[in-house]
Amino acid sequence: MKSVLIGIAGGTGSGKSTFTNRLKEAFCDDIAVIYHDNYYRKQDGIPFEERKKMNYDHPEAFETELLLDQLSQLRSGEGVDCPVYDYSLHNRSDEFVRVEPKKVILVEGILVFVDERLRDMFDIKIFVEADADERILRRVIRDVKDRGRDIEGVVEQYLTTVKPMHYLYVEPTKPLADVIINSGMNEVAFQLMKTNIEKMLASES
Ligand SMILES: Nc1ncnc2c1ncn2[C@@H]1O[C@H](COP(=O)(O)OP(=O)(O)O)[C@@H](O)[C@H]1O
Ligand SMILES: Nc1ccn([C@@H]2O[C@H](COP(=O)(O)O)[C@@H](O)[C@H]2O)c(=O)n1
Repeated sequence: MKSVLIGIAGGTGSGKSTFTNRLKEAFCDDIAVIYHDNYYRKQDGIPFEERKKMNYDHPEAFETELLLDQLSQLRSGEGVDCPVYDYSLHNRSDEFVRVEPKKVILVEGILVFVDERLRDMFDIKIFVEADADERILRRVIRDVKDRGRDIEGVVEQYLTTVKPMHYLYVEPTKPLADVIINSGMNEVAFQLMKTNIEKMLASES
């Protein structure tokens, strides 16, 4: 079985997870999904107050080597134990999630097109686009509701690291994408990808 790897990048709050999760809901266990965020580096020796202030939007914040190894394993037909990240702790949890090899593997994250080795693994590269004001508004609501943050902290983090790193690292990868889609709720883009994945799953190779 030859796996097709699909990379889904875009700024924070653009709707990457929304788009990815809609595809996962449509195909359930027929496809695998990997979130780059789960590969944020382990920070066990660093106190919580320090972890809170770190730059999580720089490529070095991720253990991309581990992701590369695990994607290679999946492509060779082996299952992997993916790490699980805990945003409220700013650290990896002790949990792992078993991911089995599938014909179609989605890999989602703000910076998945930055590392050339990772970028070159993708058969299809999708960039989810949304205006910066909409992204930050969504992020404030999501981070307060789901990631254990307060509004002041989200705003400070956005201005000090998230925004500058977005323009330095995320936005320059947009032209490297095969397809740029306008929001994760885009029905046309969803149907096009769904049809394509159906064909991939039905093909013999
Ligand atoms: N087009 C949209 N309109 C309104 N809310 C949206 C839209 N896309 C995403 N959201 C919401 O915004 C938040 C961030 O979206 P998410 O998909 O998690 O973004 P990302 O994974 O790119 O950071 C989520 O709460 C999601 O439900
Ligand atoms: N401890 C952490 C780790 C990451 N973040 C932020 O998550 C963003 C990426 O996730 P999206 O779902 O928004 O794409 C990224 O911008 C990091 O700033 C965090 O806040 N805390």
